[in-house]
Amino acid sequence: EVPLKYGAQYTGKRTDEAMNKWRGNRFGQFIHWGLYAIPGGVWNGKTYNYAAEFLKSSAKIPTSTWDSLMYQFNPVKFNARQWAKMAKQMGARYMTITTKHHEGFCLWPSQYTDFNIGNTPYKKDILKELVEAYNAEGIDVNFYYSVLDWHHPDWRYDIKSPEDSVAFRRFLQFASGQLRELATNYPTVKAFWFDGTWDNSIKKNGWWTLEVEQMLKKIRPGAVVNSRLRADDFGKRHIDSNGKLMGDYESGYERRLPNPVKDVQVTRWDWEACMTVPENQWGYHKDWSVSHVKSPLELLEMLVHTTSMGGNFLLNFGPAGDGSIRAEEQHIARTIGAWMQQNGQVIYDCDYAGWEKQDWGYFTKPRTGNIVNMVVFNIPVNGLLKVKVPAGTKISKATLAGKNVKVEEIAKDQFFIHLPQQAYKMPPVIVLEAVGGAKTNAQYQEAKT
Ligand SMILES: COc1ccc([C@@H]2N[C@@H](C)[C@@H](O)[C@H]2O)cc1
Repeated sequence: EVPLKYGAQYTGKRTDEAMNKWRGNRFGQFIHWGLYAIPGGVWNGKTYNYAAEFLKSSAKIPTSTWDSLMYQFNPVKFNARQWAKMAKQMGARYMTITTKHHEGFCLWPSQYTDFNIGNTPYKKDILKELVEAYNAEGIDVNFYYSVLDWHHPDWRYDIKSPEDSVAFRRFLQFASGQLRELATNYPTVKAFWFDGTWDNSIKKNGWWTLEVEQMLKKIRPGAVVNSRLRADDFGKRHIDSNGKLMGDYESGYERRLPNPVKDVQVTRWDWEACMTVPENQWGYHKDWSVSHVKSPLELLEMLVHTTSMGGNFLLNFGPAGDGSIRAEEQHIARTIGAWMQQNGQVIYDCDYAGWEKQDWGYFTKPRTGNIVNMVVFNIPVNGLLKVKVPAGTKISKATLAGKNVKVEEIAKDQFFIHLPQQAYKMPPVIVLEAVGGAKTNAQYQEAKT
C-alpha cells in the first residue's frame, strides 16, 4: 500500500442508520432543471441533438448570451407539490436535484454569486420549495452539485501557471462556500451528488475533495457523499491508489448498468446508477424523436436489475423551462408506480441475493428472513419456469400474488415453477421461501463425463 493523505477514509459498507436509509431507498428521481430547459436543445431555430444541458457548448454560445437566459427564467407552470406527488406515486424514495449544473446557475439564492434564482423573474427559492414539497411526501432530498462552473471566471480546466493556481484557489473557496450554505440552509438534505470533477484542476487538488467531504459530514452528520467527488494524492478518482473506494458509494454507472454475471464484484460496496429516458438527455430537450426513448418496462427492468446487484437506481426527469413535466415522463411515473404499488417490497430494503443470474429475470433478497424474490421479465412459452438454486437449497413454498404456485423438483438444485397461464402485461413476482445450503444426500446421480 502507498501512504495516502487524501485517499479512502474507511473500507467496507457504512452501516449507520443514515446509510442504511440511503441504501434501503433503492429508487430515486433525478431532476435536471436549469436555464438549459428554456431553449431545450434548440438555438436560433436549429435543433442540436447532443444532450440539451450542453447546448451552450454544442451551439458555441458566448457565456454572456447564455447567462442572459436568467432574465427569462419564469416557470409559471412550476408546482413543487405536484412534482412531489408524482414522484411519490412513482414509488421514488429519494430525489436528487441539480442545485447547480455546469452552467453555474444556482436554483437557490446563493450569497456567493448573483447568477441565481433570486435574480430571475421567478425570484423565489426553488430549492427550498422542492425540499419542503418532497420531504412532505416522505421523500428524502439529495443535492447534485457540479464543481465545473462555466460561469465563474476563476474556474480552470487545468493548472498551468501561478495565475491559474491563484485563481483556482479562489474558485475552490467559492465552491466550498456554496456547499457550506447548501448543507447549512437546507438541514434535511441527506446526500451530495458531485459531478464536474474529472478535470486536471481537480485531480491536482485531491486535498480539497477530502476537505469538502469532511466539512459536509461535520455540518450534516450522516450525510452521504458519492465517489465522483473524490481524488486522492495522485489524482486517482473514485477508487484510490490502493484500490479502495473513496466517498460512501460508487457513482460511475451513468447511462449504463453493471453486468449481472461479469460485474458481480460491484456488490462489495454501495453503488448507484443514474439513467436517462432518451439515449442521452438529462436536461429538457424539445425533440425526443432524435433518439430511442426508453419505455416504462425497459426502465423498470433497469430498476430491478440494479436492486438485484445491491445498487440504487436514479431515474432522470428533465422538466421544461415553464416548470411542466412532459407527457412521456408522466406516463413513466404512472406505469412504474402502478407496479411499485403492488411490488415495492421486492425493491425497498432489498439487496443482492448471491444466487446465480438466470435468463428469466432477477433475484432480490429482503434484509431479513429466508425469502428470495424472483422478478420475471422473460415468461417461458410452456409456462414452466426453470430455476436453479444454490447447492442444497430447498424451496419450501412459492407464491405469486399471494397464491401458492406448484414447485416441481426436476434435477439436483433445479426446479420448474408452474406459472399460471395468463397474459402478463407487467413482470410477475414469485416469492420463494428457501431453506438453504443444508447438505442433503445426493438424490440425483451426477453424470459421469
Ligand atoms: C461526456 O461528458 C459528460 C460530462 C457531464 C455529464 C453530466 N453528468 C450527468 C449526470 C449529467 O448531469 C450530464 O450533464 C455527462 C457527460
